[in-house]
Amino acid sequence: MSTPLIIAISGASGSGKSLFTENLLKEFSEEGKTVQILREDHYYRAQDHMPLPEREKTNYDHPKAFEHTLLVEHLQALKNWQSIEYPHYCYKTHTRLAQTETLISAPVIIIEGIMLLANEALQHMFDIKIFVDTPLDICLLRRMKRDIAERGRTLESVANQYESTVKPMYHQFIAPSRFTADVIVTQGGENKIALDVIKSHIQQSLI
Ligand SMILES: Nc1ncnc2c1ncn2[C@@H]1O[C@H](COP(=O)(O)OP(=O)(O)O)[C@@H](O)[C@H]1O
Ligand SMILES: Nc1ccn([C@@H]2O[C@H](COP(=O)(O)O)[C@@H](O)[C@H]2O)c(=O)n1
Repeated sequence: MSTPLIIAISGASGSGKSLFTENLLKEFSEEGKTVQILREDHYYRAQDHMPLPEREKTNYDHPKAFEHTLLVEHLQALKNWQSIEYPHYCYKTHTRLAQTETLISAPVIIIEGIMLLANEALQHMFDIKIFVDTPLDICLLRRMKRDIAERGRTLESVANQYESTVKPMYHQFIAPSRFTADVIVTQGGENKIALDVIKSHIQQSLI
């Protein structure tokens, strides 16, 4: 049996990584192929030991905010066809949920997240590295709508966080990681040609 193919999808927050991942998953599901999806956000560190006002001050756009060692361990296990205990995360309480989910491996594993290509140990785990490159003003507008609707944030908190950490950390860590990508996707999660090209490359790699 061959090794599972691990595909990383990175880019700024709000660039369309999740949408691109969902669309790629749809393409494979229609063909009856099993694909496993992971999100780097689930590997944000647990902060149960800290009071909520302290958690709100954490810099979530720094690599240290993630437990990347656990993610590397999990990807290695999936590569060896072993299952993992996948953590779950809550953006409203800024910490991990108590329960985990048992995930089994699959021939195609897609992981999406902002810091995936900025970490050397992680980079070595990926067979295909994709960077979704969307102008930052569009990312910010999308993030504002999403964070207010889904992540329990206010307009003011999104704006403050963007100025203090999201934007500077993007320039420090995420933008330079773009150059390690195999494929740069413009026009975000709905780029049909990019989806087709990546899908056919994956199909060929699976033969
Ligand atoms: N091409 C697009 N056109 C319109 N809305 C989009 C597009 N791509 C993403 N969105 C929306 O923008 C928000 C952020 O996109 P998402 O895929 O969650 O970004 P990311 O995972 O990179 O943070 C979501 O609400 C999503 O539905
Ligand atoms: N408690 C948290 C954890 C993360 N964030 C923000 O999420 C962004 C990454 O997720 P995307 O789905 O947008 O890629 C990242 O930029 C963090 O600022 C948060 O606000 N709170």
